[in-house]
Amino acid sequence: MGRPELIVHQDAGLLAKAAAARLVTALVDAQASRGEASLVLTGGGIGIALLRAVRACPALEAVDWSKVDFWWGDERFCPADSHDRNALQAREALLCHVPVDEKRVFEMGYLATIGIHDGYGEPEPAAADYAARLAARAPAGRQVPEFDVLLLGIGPEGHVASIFPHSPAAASSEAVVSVRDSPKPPPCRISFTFPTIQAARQVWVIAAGEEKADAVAGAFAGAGPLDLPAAAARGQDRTLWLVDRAAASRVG
Ligand SMILES: O=C1O[C@H](COP(=O)(O)O)[C@@H](O)[C@H](O)[C@H]1O
Repeated sequence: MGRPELIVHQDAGLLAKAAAARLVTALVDAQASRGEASLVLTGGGIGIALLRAVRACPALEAVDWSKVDFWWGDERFCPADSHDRNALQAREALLCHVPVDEKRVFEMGYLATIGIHDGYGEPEPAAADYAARLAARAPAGRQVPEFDVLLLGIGPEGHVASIFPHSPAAASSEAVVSVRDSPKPPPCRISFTFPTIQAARQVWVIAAGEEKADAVAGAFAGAGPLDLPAAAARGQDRTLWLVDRAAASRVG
């Protein structure tokens, strides 16, 4: 798996712009080699800022957005119209502004069979349904697709997706899990697990701000994944930590 590489930008604004340019290039490359691309989105402040920066990217139209599969690494299990939902924020930031194919937009907590959001009262069947949808797009013999790029924000305590330190999600071998007691609100969530994250060709962890500095430093100092889930963020080919100076300030 890809050894983590640290790339430091001056501030959060430049980080978002540079990561956006990098993402557009990665999607163009994937489409050039396979005719389509597969992208896993994240929520969080810098994750959504990145999508806004993609929308402003001069090369935006170099991507065929109708041939991108969009997945989410985690979701807050909230009503479809809640602004807590990572998917709603991503749609407002980017997906509503580019010609996506809705059949390739895979929201969590969306009941595919009858085409409605919030078809589930509980997160467990929603997690199981998402695992089934991933399996349906996976290569033969695999549980999940080989995502081209999987984006992850990071919490101050080192959570990625909705895998929190010492939580059951951090030890799960399922592809997707429900989370009932997230220490960060809202408490009810759906999340990828480490095996699903590590199936991606490239994993990019994005962090901005001094409050993320301990988590970033811990990951580069060899913390274990139960203490610091971000330490298990690894891609098959490449693992990038795209951070601003403040977030990198305590890396030894
Ligand atoms: O709750 C979540 O938080 C993390 C990090 O968010 P941030 O605002 O501190 O950057 C995010 O990566 C995750 O997708 C989200 O559900």
